[in-house]
Amino acid sequence: MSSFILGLDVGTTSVKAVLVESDSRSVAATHSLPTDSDLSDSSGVKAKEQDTGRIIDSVNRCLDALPADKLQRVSSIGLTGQMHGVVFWKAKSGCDWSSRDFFTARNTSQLITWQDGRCSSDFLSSLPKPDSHQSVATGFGCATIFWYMKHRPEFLEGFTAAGTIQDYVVSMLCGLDGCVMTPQNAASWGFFNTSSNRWNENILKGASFPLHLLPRCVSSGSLAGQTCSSWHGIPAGTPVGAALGDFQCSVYSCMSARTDAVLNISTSAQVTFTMPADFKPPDSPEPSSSIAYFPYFDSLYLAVAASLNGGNVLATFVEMLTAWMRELGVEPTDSCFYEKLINCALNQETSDLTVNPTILGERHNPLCLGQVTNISASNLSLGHVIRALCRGIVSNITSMMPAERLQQAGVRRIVGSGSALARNEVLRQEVEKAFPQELVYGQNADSAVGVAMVLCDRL
Ligand SMILES: Nc1ncnc2c1ncn2[C@@H]1O[C@H](COP(=O)(O)OP(=O)(O)O)[C@@H](O)[C@H]1O
Ligand SMILES: O=C(CO)[C@@H](O)[C@H](O)[C@H](O)[C@H](O)COP(=O)(O)O
Repeated sequence: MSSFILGLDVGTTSVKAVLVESDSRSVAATHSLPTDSDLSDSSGVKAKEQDTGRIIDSVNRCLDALPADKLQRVSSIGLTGQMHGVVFWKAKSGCDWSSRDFFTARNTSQLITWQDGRCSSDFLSSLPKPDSHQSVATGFGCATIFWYMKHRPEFLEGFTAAGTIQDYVVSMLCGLDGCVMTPQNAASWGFFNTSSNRWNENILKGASFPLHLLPRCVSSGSLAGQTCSSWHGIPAGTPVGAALGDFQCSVYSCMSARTDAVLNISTSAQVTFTMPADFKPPDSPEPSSSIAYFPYFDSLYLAVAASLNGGNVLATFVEMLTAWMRELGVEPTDSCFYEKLINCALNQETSDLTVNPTILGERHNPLCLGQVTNISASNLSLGHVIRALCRGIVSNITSMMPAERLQQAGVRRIVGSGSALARNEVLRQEVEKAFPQELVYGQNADSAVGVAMVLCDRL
């Protein structure tokens, strides 16, 4: 009887679960659900938080939708998800297993996500200099913890462990005392040296940082433990991989040659390619560079232009339209908004309207917010606006990772992944116009498949 590997991606917008058949490496079942977990920012500090309880409820509903007979034959579990963010919990009591076959969140904070904007440039420059090639930006776990130390120290006192949302799930599944984290996620928190794979403990200690909240680092592709209880029919004692980063997993799912680059558009967007095996990152951060170097597997690095403005820009546009309609007394039925908007833009092949869609700024240029220019009386239709928005999202990515940079790196082909790209033909058309390289769309190109493949290959 064949066995299956469960891959689970706890994304910013949705949770995706796949079952990969171990021998054939084929996808046997898949399900995805929006988490609807965004919390509105009532604090006025540009907070971007998500409801941890709702995220875990979505994980539970997503797993319930997978075939029960296959879940019983899961031989290992891999977790991936949104990087950079931080959730706090009380070790040993961070969840409730009283429903027996699944857990719900308990005694946790909300998830402060990578989109969080509470750390201003002034605040970030007041932090100690990291011993790392990576700079620290708002929305990075360590920066968020520093922010709480300064503004709400009593908040931190209530918790004994912290991690990304995918680390939290791993920790609860395995009943761990604390949190384990791979370098892929640790690098996304800042104050982590990827050459030594160690936190900057001395620097952090010198700044009175609560060191007990730093997860224990284990290598990418290793196990975190075994499930401490039966979970949606998956037997207790099933091995669980330490959680991985979602962009590394999307790369793993679809990069078949060193001459491939991967363009992923989901809530955010990234273009990435593998650096040569002998690449060593610079000694110190380059905060003004739009390209960062993130650990992949073993000692390999990925060069990545990680844009904060991907599918979320379109989602914000849909939310804005919905809010305007309500203000005008029309109750919108949101379900087919995307389809209609995409169709409008498919009928408008070009537009002279220009949208720079950086509504969240970018890490290398946080103050450069969105702009609409070249507005005329004849380019105001929804078709023009959506066409210009999609072109703007893609132009922003290519400005961060120019086609020539890809050429210099020997990239010959771009593999497209991510559901915002898969579901939006206008975005795909704009991508095809923007890159001179051949463009292919990866089959099963997503992070949930990627993390399952990692377990298949490495455990
Ligand atoms: N019905 C739809 N049609 C086309 N695009 C959509 C639709 N619904 C959501 N999207 C896009 O997909 C994005 C979310 O993609 P998803 O892969 O679920 O994100 P994540 O992996 O970050 O959780 C949204 O920001 C939005 O741009
Ligand atoms: O910011 C980076 C890397 O620095 C992103 O690429 C990273 O994948 C983060 O996890 C994303 O921003 C969140 O991923 P997603 O939910 O948009 O798929």
